[in-house]
Amino acid sequence: MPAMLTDVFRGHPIHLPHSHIPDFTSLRELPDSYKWTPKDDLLFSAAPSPPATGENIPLIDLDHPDATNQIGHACRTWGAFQISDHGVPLGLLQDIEFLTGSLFGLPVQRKLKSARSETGVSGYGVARIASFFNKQMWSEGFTITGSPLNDFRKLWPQHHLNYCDIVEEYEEHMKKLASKLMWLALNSLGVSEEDIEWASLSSDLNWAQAALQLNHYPVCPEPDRAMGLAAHTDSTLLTILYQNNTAGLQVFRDDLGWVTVPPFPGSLVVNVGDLFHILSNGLFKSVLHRARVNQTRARLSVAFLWGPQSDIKISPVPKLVSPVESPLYQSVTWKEYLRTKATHFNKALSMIRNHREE
Ligand SMILES: C=C1C[C@]23C[C@@]1(O)CC[C@H]2[C@@]12CCC[C@@](C)(C(=O)O1)[C@H]2[C@@H]3C(=O)O
Ligand SMILES: O=C(O)CCC(=O)C(=O)O
Ligand SMILES: [Fe+2]
Repeated sequence: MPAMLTDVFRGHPIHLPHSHIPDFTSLRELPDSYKWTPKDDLLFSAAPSPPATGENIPLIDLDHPDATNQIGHACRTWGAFQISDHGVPLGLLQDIEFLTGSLFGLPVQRKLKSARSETGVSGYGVARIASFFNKQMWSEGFTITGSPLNDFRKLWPQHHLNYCDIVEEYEEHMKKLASKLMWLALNSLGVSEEDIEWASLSSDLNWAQAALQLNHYPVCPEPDRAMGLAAHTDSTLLTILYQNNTAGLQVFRDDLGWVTVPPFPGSLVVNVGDLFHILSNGLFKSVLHRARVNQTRARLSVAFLWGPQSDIKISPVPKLVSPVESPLYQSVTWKEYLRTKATHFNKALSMIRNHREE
């Protein structure tokens, strides 16, 4: 039985100093502990944004004959793109949005019945990265790994089975889509199935696993001073993000600064995560991103965080490594990397980087 994501932090508790989640709707003013200044969000060195150029991550039609190249280009330049014509039914996107809204609309005391434990991955709580910041984030989250049945039964004693069906169907679609996107991106680099033995298509996607992260960014009295989700990269191979019709996601590019990703109805955002950056020997960027908040509209997002089974060693594809240089990164499992990231956050990638001699 392969090690599952659920066990990643067993024996490695993560203490979150700001684990308290208030009833956001009752706060008419932004408490001081939620007021971010630019220096509070500097763990990744993101310079101030130059004037906006209007450039944005590409929107790629997955049915377009040139989709492979467009995806490859987006992964190399932005580490992110949006997709349309992805084959995920609009009704299912609406269902997962409804589920997310309904979950976060429950009374705080009910949500706390399924609070995430210090050694667990699943459940309700603040983002895991909260421990690295002095200020609190204006958001609440719910992480699903494995079956949500036990948690959902506590949240919705009557309707939990319907909600479990939605999650199952959503994950099925996301799993197939994520694998398709990974191969399109790799194909753009001339890498195919024979080059990565653990990811062979014939193995029925059993080499992969995922977490579903539901996020809620409530209406905020002072959005310019608050932070929904602080700047981070995902530890995944790929993350597929659904956002409701409220903008808030921003991606960072060295030459452009923070760029807001506009929500297009029915489209999905795809982020390159740290493991795909490693696998591509640094050719694909793992995108630095964050979520801002809004004064008039609540924002919901659903992130499908996708990676390999916890014990698969990820290392740069040999074909992408120069014959005269060592690979850019040492090999690492997702489990090892998640633990490194949980302890060292923004330093995790450089800790497994092979430093080349000049
Ligand atoms: C598989 C995982 C990726 C994640 C940590 C986790 O164990 C489950 C939650 C994920 C999430 C979602 C919000 C942002 C993030 C950085 C966090 O704090 O929890 C990611 C983690 C990640 O990608 O490292
Ligand atoms: O809400 C968003 O747009 C971003 C969410 C995110 O980055 C995550 O869940 O990892
Ligand atoms: Fe993220």
